[in-house]
Amino acid sequence: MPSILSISALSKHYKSGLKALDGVDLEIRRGEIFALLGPNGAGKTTLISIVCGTVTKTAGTIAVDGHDIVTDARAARRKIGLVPQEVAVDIFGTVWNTVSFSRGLFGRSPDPAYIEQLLRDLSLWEKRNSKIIELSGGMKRRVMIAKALSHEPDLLFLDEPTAGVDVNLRRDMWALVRKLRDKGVTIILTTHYIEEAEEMADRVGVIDGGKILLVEDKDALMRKLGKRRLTLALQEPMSHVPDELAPWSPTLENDGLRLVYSFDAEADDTGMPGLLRRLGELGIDFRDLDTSRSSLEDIFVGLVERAA
Ligand SMILES: Nc1ncnc2c1ncn2[C@@H]1O[C@H](COP(=O)(O)OP(=O)(O)OP(=O)(O)O)[C@@H](O)[C@H]1O
Repeated sequence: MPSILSISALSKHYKSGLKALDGVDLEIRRGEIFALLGPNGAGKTTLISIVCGTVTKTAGTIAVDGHDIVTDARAARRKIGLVPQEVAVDIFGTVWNTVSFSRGLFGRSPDPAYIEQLLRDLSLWEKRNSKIIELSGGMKRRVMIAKALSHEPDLLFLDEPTAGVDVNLRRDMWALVRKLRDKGVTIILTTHYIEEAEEMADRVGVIDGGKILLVEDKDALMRKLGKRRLTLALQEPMSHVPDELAPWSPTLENDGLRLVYSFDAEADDTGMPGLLRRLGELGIDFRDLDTSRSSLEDIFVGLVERAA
């Protein structure tokens, strides 16, 4: 199936001379949730802005569902919904009017039944006659999503969807994004919360310095680069790691009360059984033992550091 978004050799040089994007190639699959991760200034907003037509590119081509964003701009733009970070609407307008009006801006004929369903799906129906200014922060964000979906786009950009929102609202947003995906909307989200990408994304792209460092299936990425950590809570604190344990290069944490061993979860020999045996031989007792997977955050930090 052809990609919903196809970006080829995209570059952007701002007038200041800064290369915000440098030869970006990216294919977004229909129906996926794609998380674009990158540190501040990596080029995420520039990329989204070019696709949405608010910033002009220096070089490269972009097609949205087969429509070139320059030669077939209107058709391309109609396919896209953008939820910006900031609430950018007339705060004295009502929810209903704001969302319906936005649909008209894309040349779509009115469809009250569609708008009603949209507001119901976003738990905004009861508030349809409220002014935006009267809504809570979470509701305002949902209005921004309703507005972005008002013209029935196939591709939705969410720019930092949960920046500054509390844990409960974040979970609600995640559920909502999944529901949208289930309805067939392709979603590209940028986020600083790696946990968010870990939780939601089907695929992950890492961008830094205007270049795509990696695009990979999230699960495969975590399997490939992920390490596991074995943590042992010791009965007695240790002042240093005994020489006998050097082959495993464990580290001490928590004032010597925790012994931590990192290993490759995919390896045939993880080294863990041998380490536990050796500890027994040395009479080192532990109260508890725990293994955990390294997070996408560890992987991300490692990648960006290596690129630097
Ligand atoms: N209008 C502009 N003129 C000149 N430089 C710009 C302009 N907009 C962005 N930049 C620069 O381009 C680079 C990429 O910025 P961009 O906003 O795309 O990054 P970002 O990944 O979205 O960062 P953040 O996570 O902080 O939002 C930065 O160095 C930024 O300072």
